[in-house]
Amino acid sequence: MIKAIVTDIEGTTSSIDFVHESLFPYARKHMRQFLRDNAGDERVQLELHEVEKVEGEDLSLDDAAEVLERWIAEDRKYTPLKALQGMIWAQGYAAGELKGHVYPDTPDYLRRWHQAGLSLFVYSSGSVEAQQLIFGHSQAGDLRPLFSGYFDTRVGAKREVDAYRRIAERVELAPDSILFLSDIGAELDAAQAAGFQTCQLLRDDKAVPAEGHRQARDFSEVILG
Ligand SMILES: CSCCC(=O)C(=O)COP(=O)(O)O
Ligand SMILES: [Mg+2]
Repeated sequence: MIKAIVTDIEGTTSSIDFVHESLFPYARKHMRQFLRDNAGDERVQLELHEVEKVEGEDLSLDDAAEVLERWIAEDRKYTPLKALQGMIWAQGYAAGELKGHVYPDTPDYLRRWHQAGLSLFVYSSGSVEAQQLIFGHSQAGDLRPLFSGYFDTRVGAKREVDAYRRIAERVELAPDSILFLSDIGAELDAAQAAGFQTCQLLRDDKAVPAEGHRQARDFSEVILG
């Protein structure tokens, strides 16, 4: 019996276009100035140190901005990039320049599943801060009360089986009582190898169908159990 749902964001609750055509360009546009304005901030300094570790060398602020801009263009899922993007998006949401996209069925089904007693969790490459922002400032209002917790790449990369084992431990549920929703076959394969139930979201014709997983065109087609 399914007791919890863990959902991906991009391509699952929210559109890939919103992430790639609004969020990423916003972070890219503001990265350099954000680093200059916040160079004294401890959280920013910690993440810049992590950027240096990935690059294997000391970086000036402008060099770091260049690296981060390149990582955004390459859609890297590095944890320090994701943390800094979250901080930049926080400013965009607060200024009303960003509004979190969710598919029309997303709020309705999140509410139904929540009311049915399921615990809902998010697992995205976007930082926990970024996840709370997209759902806190969604086009359908503040959806955060529906979620019991959030996981990002600090728990592991989304294509690693161990990440799902850790999530199951953290939520204190048997893996086979958790349903993972994602659009990406490799993420679903990893979750399934950890014992999760899985369902692939095929939101549009750009989605690549994966074998060995249930499939749904939107949340109304997701089968629980
Ligand atoms: C939290 S919204 C931004 C998502 C993001 O930064 C990203 O890279 C997409 O990751 P996902 O794991 O949701 O596909
Ligand atoms: Mg996705």
